[in-house]
Amino acid sequence: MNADVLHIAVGCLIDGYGRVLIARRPANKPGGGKWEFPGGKRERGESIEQTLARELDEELGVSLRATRPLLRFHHAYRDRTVLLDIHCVTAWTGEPHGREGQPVVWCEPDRLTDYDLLSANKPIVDALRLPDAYAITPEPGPDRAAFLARLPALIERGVRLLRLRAPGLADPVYEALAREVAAITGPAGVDLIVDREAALCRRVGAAGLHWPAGRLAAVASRPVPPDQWLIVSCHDRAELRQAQRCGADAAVLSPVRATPSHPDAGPLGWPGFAQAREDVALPVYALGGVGPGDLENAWRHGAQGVAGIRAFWPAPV
Ligand SMILES: Nc1nc2c([nH]c(=O)n2[C@H]2C[C@H](O)[C@@H](COP(=O)(O)OP(=O)(O)OP(=O)(O)O)O2)c(=O)[nH]1
Ligand SMILES: [Mg+2]
Repeated sequence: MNADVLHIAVGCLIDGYGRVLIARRPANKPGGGKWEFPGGKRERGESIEQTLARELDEELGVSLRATRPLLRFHHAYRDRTVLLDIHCVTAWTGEPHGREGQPVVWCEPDRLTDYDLLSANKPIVDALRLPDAYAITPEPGPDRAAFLARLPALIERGVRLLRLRAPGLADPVYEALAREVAAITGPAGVDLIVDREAALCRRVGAAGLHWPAGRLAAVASRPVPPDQWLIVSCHDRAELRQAQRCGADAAVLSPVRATPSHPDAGPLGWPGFAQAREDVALPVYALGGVGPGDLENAWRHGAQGVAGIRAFWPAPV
């Protein structure tokens, strides 16, 4: 690694209510007064896990018990470049407190945007707000009522992010169906992600827009406002980089494995997935022949989580 780059271990402590701990940086440090996730610089001879454990002991007085990787990316500040190596911390001993006198707050992920966080942290906030599964619908088929009747089972199974994918439907038919789906997912707290034109998202009350990387390349700027998700389908590193440049919030990278729906696409495999998403400052879901059983493996290869159709969609009753 370049010696001028500061390698930083960052820990996102997550409590039993799903809240995340943030701390206020002391006024005399770079970014003083801004909020951050606890952590600090790797010292010579340390592994990044050792740095994380040391920093969280020094800054919060806790001992780590369970961690997993969340995101890893470079960020260039005016006077320094950091490599942020961010981990979720889900178990620890000790009561976290600001051991260096810094204020600490437990915050719901959706409220993190209320705080003035360090400017590199936007992708971290997105990764904390997004769930670890992104379900995608199969083609709805002619029986719309039967299709809608399957949604409650999906919600019951804990799906919180759902893309309505229906390439076979004409635009007005898609829009009408999206309204009906939103009427079910919205009250259940599920974020519905729609395809097609950006304005449709607001019209139907969806939470965000899903576009292929190629479509995003054709517009000058991010097609939706900051309060709507923009998730982009990518197949390689160049598309992921481009999605990041165009202001996407998250991406889907496929295919990890060969699938019946895309038999001709060469699978990336997990090492190929990890390589393509490396240093992309976006949460990236793994798609293609994967399901909830692959989650731990997906995390180890740099994924936000898993996406899919078959693995999530309940079988017809
Ligand atoms: N801990 C932490 N650092 C972050 C975050 N986001 C972000 O850009 N950084 C940057 C800011 C700093 O340039 C660097 C962390 O360095 P630091 O000065 O806090 O390091 P440290 O805790 O070892 O502090 P010190 O002993 O040098 O005083 O990483 C974040 O969420 N948490
Ligand atoms: Mg620090």
